[in-house]
Amino acid sequence: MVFVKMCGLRDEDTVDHAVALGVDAVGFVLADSPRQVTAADAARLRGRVPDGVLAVGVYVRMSLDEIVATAAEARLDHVQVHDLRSADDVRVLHDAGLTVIRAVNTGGADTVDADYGADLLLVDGAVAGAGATWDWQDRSALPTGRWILAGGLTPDNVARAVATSGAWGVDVSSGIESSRGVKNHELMTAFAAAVRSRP
Ligand SMILES: O=C(O)c1ccccc1NCC(=O)[C@H](O)[C@H](O)COP(=O)(O)O
Repeated sequence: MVFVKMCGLRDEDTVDHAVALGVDAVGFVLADSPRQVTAADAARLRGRVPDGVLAVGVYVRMSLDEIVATAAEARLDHVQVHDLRSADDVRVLHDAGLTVIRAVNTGGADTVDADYGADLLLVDGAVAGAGATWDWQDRSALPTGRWILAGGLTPDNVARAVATSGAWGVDVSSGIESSRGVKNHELMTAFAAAVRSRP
C-alpha cells in the first residue's frame, strides 16, 4: 500500500473527507502560504484526526523554537520541515518529542543524499506547494526505501509517478484543489482512487 499524505488542509469538512478516504496523513501548513493556518486553527483541525492517521505540521523559514512551540500548541507530533540545515536541527526536534520528516525541494540528487537522521524523507519539486512536477524518472538520483514523492501530483499522474519513481509514499496539495488553497473533495476522492488503482 502506498502511503498517502494530503497537505494544506484548512477546514474541518476537508479533514473529515480525507480521513474518510483512508489517507495515512494530513498536513497543516504553519508556514507563510496561501494555505497557512494558525497554531490555534491547526489544534482545532487536529481534533478531527483519529488515532492511526498522522497529523503533520508543515514548516519553512521558521525557527526551531517556533516549530516546537506551534507543534505543541496544535498537539502535532509530526513535523515536516523544508529547510533543515543539519543533524543538529533534527536532534533538537527529536529532543522535543517530535517525529521529523525532512523535506527537500529538489529534483537534483545533491540535496537528497543526507537525511540528517530524520525519520522520513520527502522529495518535493523546486518550490513547495507550487503544483509543479519535476524529473522523477532517474532512479539513480532518488532515495531508496521509505521516502515520499511530492510535487505536481494529480489524480492523472500519481499512479505513473509511483511506478516510475519507486516512491514509498506520496504527498499532494495543488492537485486536489480547485484554486490555490481551496481543496476540491471530488479531486481528493479521485486522487485516493488513483493511488489505489496503480499498476
Ligand atoms: O503548500 C504550501 O503552500 C507550502 C508552503 C510552505 C512549505 C510547504 C508547503 N507545502 C508542502 C507540501 O507538503 C506540499 O504538499 C508539497 O509541497 C506538494 O505540493 P504540490 O506540488 O502543490 O502538490
